Amino acid sequence: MLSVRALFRIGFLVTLRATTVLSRRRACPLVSVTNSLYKECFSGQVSTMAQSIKYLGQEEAQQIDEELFSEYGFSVDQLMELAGLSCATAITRAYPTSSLVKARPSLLVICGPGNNGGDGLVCARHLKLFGYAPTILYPKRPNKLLFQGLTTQCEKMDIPFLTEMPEAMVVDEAYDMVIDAIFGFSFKGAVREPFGSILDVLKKTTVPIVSIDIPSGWDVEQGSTDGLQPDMLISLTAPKKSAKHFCGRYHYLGGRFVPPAMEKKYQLNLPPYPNTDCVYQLQ
Ligand SMILES: NC(=O)C1=CN([C@@H]2O[C@H](COP(=O)(O)OP(=O)(O)OC[C@H]3O[C@@H](n4cnc5c(N)ncnc54)[C@H](O)[C@@H]3O)[C@@H](O)[C@H]2O)[C@@H](O)CC1
Ligand SMILES: [K+]
Repeated sequence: MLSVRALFRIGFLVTLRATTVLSRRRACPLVSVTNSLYKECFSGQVSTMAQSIKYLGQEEAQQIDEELFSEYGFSVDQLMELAGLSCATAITRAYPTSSLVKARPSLLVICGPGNNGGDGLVCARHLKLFGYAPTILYPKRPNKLLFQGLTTQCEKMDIPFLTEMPEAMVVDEAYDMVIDAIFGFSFKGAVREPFGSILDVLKKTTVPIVSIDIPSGWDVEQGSTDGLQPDMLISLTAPKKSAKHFCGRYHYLGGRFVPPAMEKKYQLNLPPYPNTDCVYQLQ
C-alpha cells in the first residue's frame, strides 16, 4: 500500500510533468503571427525592452559574425566560450537543478556540425561544472582542432557521448531536458541526414527543449510551421528574425561580447545586462 505522503508526491510529479507538456504543446499559430500576437507572446514588463531590440536577418547575422573576427580581432574559440557559458548560465537560471524531476539532473545535448554545435559542447562542459549531468550526441564532427579540443575537454570531464539518437520514449525517460545545439544562423534548405531523423525524434519528445540561437530546422528568418517548439530560446549576440515566432516560456539573450561601436553601427539596441551578468532575460 502507498502511504498518503507517497500519493501526494506522485500527484505533484504528474501535475508538474503535465504542466511542462502543456507548455511545450501550447498552440502557437506561427504562420499567422501578427504584431499583436507577438506582443501577446512578449507580455509583461520586459516586453517594451524586447521590442526595441533589433531582430537580425540571416545575412546580417553572418556579416556581424565575420566582422567580429576580421575587424575586431576576436577568435572563434573566444566567442564560442562566452556564448556557451551564457547558454549554461541561462539554463541554470530557468531550470535550477532543484526544479528538475529526475533524481539526477540529466540533460541530453545534441550538437550539430557547425559553430552552433561548438556552443553546445562548451555549454555542456559548463553545465557539468554547475552540477548537471549532461550527455552529448555529436554525430557529425568537423575535422578541425577547435572541435577536437572541445570534444576532448568534455570527455576528460567524464561527460558521456552517445553513438546514436535514442527513441523519443527513451529520451523522455532518461533526461530532464534536451539542449538543441544542432543548427544556428547558417542553416539553409531542407534538413539533411542524420539531423532530419534526429529532429523527427525531438518533435515526438515531451521533455522541455532548449534551443541555442535558433530552434534547429527553423528558417532563420521565417520560423517554421511544423518544426520544434522549444520551451526556451537563448539568442546569441542579438535575436534573429525567427525569434519573433518563439512561443515557449523563456527567452534569454546571451553572448555579452559586442563592442559598443559594432552595436551602434548595426543599431542593435541591446538591453542593459545587469551588473556583471552574461545573460539578459527577454521573456
Ligand atoms: N557571431 C556570433 O554571434 C557567434 C556565433 N556563434 C554560434 O555560431 C552559430 C553559427 O555557426 P555556423 O556559421 O558555423 O553555422 P551553424 O552552426 O548554423 O551550421 C552550419 C553547419 O550546418 C550545416 N547545415 C546547414 N544547413 C543544413 C541543412 N539544411 N541540413 C544539414 N546540415 C546543414 C552546414 O553544412 C554546416 O556544417 C551561431 O548560430 C551561434 O550559435 C558562437 O559560437 C560565437 C559567436
Ligand atoms: K540550435
